Amino acid sequence: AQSVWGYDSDNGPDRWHENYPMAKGDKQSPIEINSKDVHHDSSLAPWHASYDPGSAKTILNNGRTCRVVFDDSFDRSVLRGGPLTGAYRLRQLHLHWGSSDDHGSEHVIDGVKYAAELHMVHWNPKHGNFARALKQPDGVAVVGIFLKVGKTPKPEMKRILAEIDNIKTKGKEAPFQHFDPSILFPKSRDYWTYHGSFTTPPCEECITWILLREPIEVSSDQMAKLRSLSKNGENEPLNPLVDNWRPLQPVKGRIVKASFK
Ligand SMILES: COc1ccc(C[C@@]2(O)NC(=S)NC2=O)c(OC)c1
Ligand SMILES: [Zn+2]
Repeated sequence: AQSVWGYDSDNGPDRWHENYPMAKGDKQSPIEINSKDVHHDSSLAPWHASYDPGSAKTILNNGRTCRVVFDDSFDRSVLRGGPLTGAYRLRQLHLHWGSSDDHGSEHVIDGVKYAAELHMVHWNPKHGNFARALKQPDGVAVVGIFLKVGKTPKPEMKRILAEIDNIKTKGKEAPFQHFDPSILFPKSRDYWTYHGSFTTPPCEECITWILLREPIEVSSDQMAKLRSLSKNGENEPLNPLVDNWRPLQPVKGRIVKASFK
């Protein structure tokens, strides 16, 4: 049977197109952001998140990332403004990280790779449900936040990392309530925006990316905690969950806009 997609040599990003043709599309993510090619767009509005901490539900290890799931059955936690029209519902957040502090992000900024990249995934309820939103160019909006290893780690990451011990192996899930992810936002609201895709299969090209310019700081110990997650299930051979990032994809003429000069 075809091996399920992953990040290993036999099922990694270079082979995803075999089962997911969209992976070879013209609007794939991630991409490199080169400041010299970015267009400052003074018409870009600021973005606003209004999240209800009560919408947080669970945190899980799906063998590919650590994901926090939110109640998106109504406009309870929403993202508005920026390049978006209308309110997009927060569905989940997850991370991508490396095997060491010098790499791990999916997007790369002027050649800089960050230790990790956090994705907050929102969908446009005008399309009825998430499955249908995936098929629309304005279906999904993802806020990307870069994690940089530094001296003054953000206490807010502690909550997510504290749960890691309960979800060490694939399939493990734990309650994760009373959490407002907007505490993870950096001070600056500056962002880049462009049209792209999910960074894993099926690689649907339905995403309006909102990449925050200012990284948040985490400690090296916090990154080590993230790397202590396993791809394997309980009682299976240890397979560390690291390097769950997709390599850069071709820009193919897309324009990246900046909300700042
Ligand atoms: C079918 O719906 C999907 C498929 C994949 C992902 C995950 C991901 O590919 N998308 C981003 S963004 N990063 C990723 O790892 C998803 O995220 C909500 C939704
Ligand atoms: Zn992601």
